[in-house]
Amino acid sequence: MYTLKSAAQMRQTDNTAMYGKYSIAPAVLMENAGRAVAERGGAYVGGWDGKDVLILCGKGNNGGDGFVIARHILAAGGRVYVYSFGTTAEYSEESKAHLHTLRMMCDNRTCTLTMYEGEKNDRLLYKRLAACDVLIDALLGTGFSGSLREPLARVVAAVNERAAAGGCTVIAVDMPTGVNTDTGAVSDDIKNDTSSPLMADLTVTFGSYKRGQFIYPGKACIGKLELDSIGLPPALLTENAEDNVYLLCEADITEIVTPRRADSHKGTHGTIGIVTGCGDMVGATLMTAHGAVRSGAGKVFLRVPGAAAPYCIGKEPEIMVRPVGGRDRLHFCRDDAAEIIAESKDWSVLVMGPGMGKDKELPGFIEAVAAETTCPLVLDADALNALRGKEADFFARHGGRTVITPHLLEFSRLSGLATAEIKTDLIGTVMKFVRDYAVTVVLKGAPSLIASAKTGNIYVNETGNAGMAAGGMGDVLSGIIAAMIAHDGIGSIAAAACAAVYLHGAAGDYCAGRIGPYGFTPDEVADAVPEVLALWDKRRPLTLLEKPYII
Ligand SMILES: NC(=O)C1=CN([C@@H]2O[C@H](COP(=O)(O)OP(=O)(O)OC[C@H]3O[C@@H](n4cnc5c(N)ncnc54)[C@H](O)[C@@H]3O)[C@@H](O)[C@H]2O)[C@@H](O)CC1
Ligand SMILES: Nc1ncnc2c1ncn2[C@@H]1O[C@H](COP(=O)(O)OP(=O)(O)O)[C@@H](O)[C@H]1O
Ligand SMILES: [K+]
Repeated sequence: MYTLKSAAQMRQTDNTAMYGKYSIAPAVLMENAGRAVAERGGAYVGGWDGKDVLILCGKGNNGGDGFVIARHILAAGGRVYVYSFGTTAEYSEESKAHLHTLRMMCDNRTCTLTMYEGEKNDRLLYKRLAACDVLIDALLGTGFSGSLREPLARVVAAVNERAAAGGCTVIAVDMPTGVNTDTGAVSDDIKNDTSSPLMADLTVTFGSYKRGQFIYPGKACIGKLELDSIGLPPALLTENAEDNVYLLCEADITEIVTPRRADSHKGTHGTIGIVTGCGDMVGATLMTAHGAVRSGAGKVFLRVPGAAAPYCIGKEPEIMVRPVGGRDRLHFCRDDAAEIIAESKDWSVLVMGPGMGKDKELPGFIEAVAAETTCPLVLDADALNALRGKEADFFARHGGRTVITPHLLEFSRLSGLATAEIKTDLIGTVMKFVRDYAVTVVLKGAPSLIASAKTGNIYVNETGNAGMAAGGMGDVLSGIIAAMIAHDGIGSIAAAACAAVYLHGAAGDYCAGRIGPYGFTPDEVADAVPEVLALWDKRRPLTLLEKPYII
């Protein structure tokens, strides 16, 4: 699991490294950062020898890194043209020191340094830009906020234009200029701001990955992302109590989704109750059940309104379907609750929501069922919409054992915030929602976020692809979440939600690889789950018992 830091957390880490017990000299840290970019960038572009490199340096420490980078590229045989957008007086002491050294190396042949003073420098700058092989973006890093201001906005636009025409390779230092480290936003005024962030081919980031590198639109600006420790103490990077946002990795998931015990039985793998559907709309219902079956649920019970039952029975023989109400019953109503509550005593988890419709009786039914059942709840789609206006009370009572799986629009209805507002700070908004309501949230999208009710931690999931932007994919996910909650020894509801979201996306990636980038179906994603689990098992280190030759 990787930590995703905010700008403030990264600043705190750097400060502890420099001014706390480690006492790393600031100029040394900057030297390490600049050298890391020169080395990794050199490997990316096939060496610096003979290359013309334009280095744009802002007035903060990101710019200071640029001065160091110039020196190392020069030493590796490149020609460097450095533009500084700060004055000497503005720079930090360490940036000043590196600027001084660079100045001493200038020969106006292999190394030039221009202190940018305004439009009068533009002509030569754009000429250099048109001729360079590589552009290094050391304008703004973790210090960027708001909207890109002039003259940087027009310089960045010119860089993007040249790079889009295939003219040069663009390497960003720490963050591409114009991407907010905390949110991935590229402006705080998307309505009026016409500036664009810098589009990098490679970003070399320092110490820790940053949140904004994984959230759109910033994520689209990063290119290939490489992480360099720049010599920061590992303990400082991994043991920070302030950390609360993480990136999920396969190793985290395979640690919790462990292989089945050989002596397990169907009871070991959970009994899942799916109470959903309406009228003759059973697609969502069946896809949810299919997701649960394919993820290894021990037993799956499906309860649908009477009218829906004929369309479900026999579709998948392993799913135990029973109608609620007579043949003409289109929806669940308040009076059905007692029957479901009685049955749920044998269930490990209960899913409600997909394809349930919008009947006025639905909220009363869902509330009554939730009030009396004791098992964990997975609520999606129509069950979430039914809670509108009552969510505070509902989550206060049942939030601790509930996972909700809204997509952006459903989350907007629940939170009362406009989708555009949520998107300006996806992580921050979900973090606040979970603090306020103490319910585990799976905010579906690209990427999906999982927020733990218990710890308030946010987990970012990177598996999945745009081929999954199709109706029914979320229904399959609800079934997978239920199966993971029921999985033997999974730990917590949030851990199950993380495992399910990762597995669902990995199954989608498997389909994209085998079938094509889009057009695969939710059922095919569900069918790929066992194949992904099998792949994980193959990659898993063998346990002692599985290595008989050792014993
Ligand atoms: N000790 C440290 O803190 C280290 C920092 N390092 C580098 O330093 C960077 C952070 O340095 P800083 O905190 O100085 O920040 P930056 O260098 O990223 O930017 C700060 C400057 O950007 C300007 N700015 C902010 N928003 C702007 C906007 N919308 N339009 C135009 N200008 C804007 C600010 O006025 C300020 O002058 C990191 O990203 C990394 O590259 C590395 O050298 C490693 C060590
Ligand atoms: N571009 C994408 N990249 C990754 N995952 C995606 C993408 N688009 C959709 N998904 C995933 O597919 C699922 C879609 O769910 P949802 O919108 O609820 O669909 P439905 O309600 O039709 O079942 C979510 O898990 C989401 O994260
Ligand atoms: K940068």
